[in-house]
Amino acid sequence: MAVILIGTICLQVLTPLVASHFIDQATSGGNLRDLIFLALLSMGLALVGQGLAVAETYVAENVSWAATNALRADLVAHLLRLDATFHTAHTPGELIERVDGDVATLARFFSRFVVYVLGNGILLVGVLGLLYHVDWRVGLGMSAFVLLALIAMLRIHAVATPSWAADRQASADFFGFLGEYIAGLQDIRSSGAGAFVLRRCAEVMRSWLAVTRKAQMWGYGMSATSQGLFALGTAVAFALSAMLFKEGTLTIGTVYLIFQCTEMLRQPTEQIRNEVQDLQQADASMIRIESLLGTVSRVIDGPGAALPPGPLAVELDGVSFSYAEDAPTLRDISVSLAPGRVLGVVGRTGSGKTTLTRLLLRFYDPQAGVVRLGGVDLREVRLAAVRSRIGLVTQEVHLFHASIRDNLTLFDESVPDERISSVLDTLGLADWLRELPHGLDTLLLPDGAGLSAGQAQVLACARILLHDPDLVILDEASSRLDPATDQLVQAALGQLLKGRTGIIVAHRLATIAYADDILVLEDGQVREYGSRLALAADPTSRFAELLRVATVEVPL
Ligand SMILES: Nc1ncnc2c1ncn2[C@@H]1O[C@H](COP(=O)(O)OP(=O)(O)OP(=O)(O)O)[C@@H](O)[C@H]1O
Repeated sequence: MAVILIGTICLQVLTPLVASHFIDQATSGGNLRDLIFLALLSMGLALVGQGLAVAETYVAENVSWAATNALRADLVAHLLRLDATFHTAHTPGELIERVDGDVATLARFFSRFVVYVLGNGILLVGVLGLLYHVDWRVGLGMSAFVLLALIAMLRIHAVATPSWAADRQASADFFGFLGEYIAGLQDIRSSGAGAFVLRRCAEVMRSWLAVTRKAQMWGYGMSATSQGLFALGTAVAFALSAMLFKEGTLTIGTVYLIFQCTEMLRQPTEQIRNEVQDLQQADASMIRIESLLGTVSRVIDGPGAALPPGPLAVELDGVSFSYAEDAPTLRDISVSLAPGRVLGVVGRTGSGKTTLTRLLLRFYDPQAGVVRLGGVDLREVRLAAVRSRIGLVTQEVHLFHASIRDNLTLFDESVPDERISSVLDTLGLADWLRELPHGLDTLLLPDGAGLSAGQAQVLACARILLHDPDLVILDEASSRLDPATDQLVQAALGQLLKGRTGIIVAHRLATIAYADDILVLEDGQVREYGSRLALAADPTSRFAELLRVATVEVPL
């Protein structure tokens, strides 16, 4: 990069020298061969200059990506390690801005700052040196001028900066607004809120316009100032040259050289000003990235105790947990589930059922009590080891805009197609797979659009079956399915629970039928806990009451 840069600078200084020589030769009646040589030389220099510009772009991109790729990867890995509390407090948009926006600013800084400031600095010195060489008075005058121009531009820049920051914030607000409303498109349409959204859109854009106009005016003001200053510089250079030409000190070619040099001073001066601006932005980005990398996960990885093989026993021993202080979500929960048994968790909405499953995966740590799997305190086991033994089907199945194969294997290429097909067959999806235009290579639409809720759930079950966990946690979606799909889902759940310990947060009686034991949660506390059959048989139990309220009859 440095070699290319020095080459570019040499060329930039050489080109006007050749032109000045050409003018002097032409006006003093030099021979044609020399003139042709100078013209060809000038063209050759221009060509080499273009080649160097291409090489510079290529190398600069390499430098910037090499410097920042590792940082992007570190940030993504760090974000994946951070706990659920962090992720609920930060929107995806904000994190994308950190991983992409801030790092891109740094990439620009890495690829250009040193090279541009150094390069333009050398170019400035080179051009001024040339002017000193022509005549020390011209050199001195132009040096003073460049210094003043730089100071003036940086001053204006400092005043204009808040307007630009406000413009960027307004643009972020607009895209935040747009993202939110596009995500809620279905609700907006169905509730006829389109007109309201358009009005809000107009309001957001109107306030953005005011801010942008101000920022653009400052931008225009800066470029006008710089043009004005350099016009002044050219006038000063012309006045000095005219004086020296009259004195007979300078030839007409040298006057042209001075004029060219004055023009050439503008670009490096402006670029140095731009780079100083980039430096300020890069500084802010670096501070934000540093603080993100410094965020410590509340869930600390365990030292590496081993979990026993086979279906895992689950034990919650006096567990209490709260998301926020003074608002306990789970209170003194004690549950013990033998390996291979299935626990059904029921209770009103908001009673803490989902929260309980999150503790088993160590998305959060309880404030009191111990969670054990296979008799081992979860905090003693590596997080990856815990999660590799558990299969989780959540209420919202997330499907990726990728092939069915990738969606099922989660991009693990080592899983053979036969295994995937056999799992789909087990789950009763063989016919569905056969009908797909490209089989396992069929691309799913973003967010699983085009699949019914039931199909998405069965695919989630297939994903878990491939993973072959020893504990299955199922947070059932409460939406109703049509009878045929429901049957498919129920059969899939049956397959999933076979030979494994299971915890199911069940909204439907058909699902509860899989449970050996039942835990009834109320306000984050254990209201009832015992064998499903015993609780169902006791007419005074809360569980029996829940069953009576439910409409669907199943063999319990
Ligand atoms: N990430 C979170 N941050 C803060 N509070 C939360 C969070 N998730 C859940 N809560 C709160 O914790 C309480 C229990 O929620 P949880 O989702 O565990 O209930 P649930 O019994 O699974 O409900 P549902 O049947 O509706 O799924 C609720 O009051 C809820 O608002």
